[in-house]
Amino acid sequence: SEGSVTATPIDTIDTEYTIPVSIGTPAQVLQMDVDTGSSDFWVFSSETESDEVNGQTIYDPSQSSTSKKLSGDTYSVSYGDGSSSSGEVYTDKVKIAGITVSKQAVEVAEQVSSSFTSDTSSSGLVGLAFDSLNQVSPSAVQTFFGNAQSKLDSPLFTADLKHDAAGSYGFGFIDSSLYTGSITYEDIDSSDGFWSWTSSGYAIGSGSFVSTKITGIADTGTTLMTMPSSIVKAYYKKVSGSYYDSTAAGYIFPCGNTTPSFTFGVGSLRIVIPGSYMSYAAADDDGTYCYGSLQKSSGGTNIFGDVALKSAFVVFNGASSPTIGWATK
Ligand SMILES: CC[C@H](C)[C@H](NC(=O)C[C@H](O)[C@H](CC1CCCCC1)NC(=O)CCNC(=O)[C@H](Cc1ccccc1)NC(=O)N1CCC(N)CC1)C(=O)NCc1cnc(C)nc1N
Repeated sequence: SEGSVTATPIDTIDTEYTIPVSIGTPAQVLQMDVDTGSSDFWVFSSETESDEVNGQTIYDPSQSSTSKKLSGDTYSVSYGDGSSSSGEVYTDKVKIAGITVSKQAVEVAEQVSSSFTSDTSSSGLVGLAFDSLNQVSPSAVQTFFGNAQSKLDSPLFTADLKHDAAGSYGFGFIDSSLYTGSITYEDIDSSDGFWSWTSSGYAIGSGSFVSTKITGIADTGTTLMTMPSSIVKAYYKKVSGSYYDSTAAGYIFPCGNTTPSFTFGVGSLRIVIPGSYMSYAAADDDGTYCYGSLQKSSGGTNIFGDVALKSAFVVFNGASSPTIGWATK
């Protein structure tokens, strides 16, 4: 089988992208954040502390004739931005992009941290990293992609994210109308559970391409992009008035100042992130300073987040030797 589903940015600055997900019988439809940087499928639910629910749609397993409690199973997951969620586990029918997994593990939140409560646009996460990162105990469960893979025409999903416009995720097929030229594939090292790959280098604005290996993860759940500090420093040298602000915990600059494009290499292919994508949002209340979309990596993990992904068409190929494909669009 194969299908695609619309990916909608939750705001005009593409902080996050959500898709509609049907859970249970009759279907309960939740808007969920697709996250290739984690591997738990969890939802706001009838079990979530009521003071932690703020407008999100909740999944109520007791209203579904196909739900089944996985007694004794619990989950607890924490994320790079310090947010977290924990609760119990059911299985139920889950449909995404017209593809149905009859017994998907649905992790139902009992607790969510404040940033989830305040994110009214998302009622849960669809983790699409590798199963090894799943946080259900005592035994891990599979992601939606892990469960669906065997019934997909091809064991892959694609991301066509857009700036301030509806894009799509595809499952089981590649829609050649969504990209230009050909797709360049790189090997994935999934040993850490992430979609980790190595870029061939970068360029800043109209500057010459610097050939250097940059290993990072393709993460739809991360808004921005993080690179080694030497590259980030070189970038902000080209942004007048920019500096590293410890309060903002990142590089900021006067909002009107020009931000050059940022190019990254996929083998001999070049993906250009337009300069307009390189300014993220106002860094302060009076909006004089803006927060850059490129920030320095912490803990050695470089992240090709939404800023990079929305500049390309991306294939997440889950074959036995996984690869990632990038194309211009
Ligand atoms: C099994 C866990 C799993 C692998 C986990 N994976 C991740 O954290 C990466 C994953 O892609 C998560 C998925 C997010 C989590 C928050 C909700 C939206 C999805 N990404 C991140 O945490 C990257 C940093 N966060 C982000 O990029 C969030 C995403 C977001 C979007 C909308 C609303 C709220 C948050 N954006 C912001 O924080 N923004 C506000 C600040 C602004 N400057 C940029 C936008 C992990 O590494 N956890 C280990 C971990 C735990 N604790 C910490 C502190 N660091 C960690 N790395």
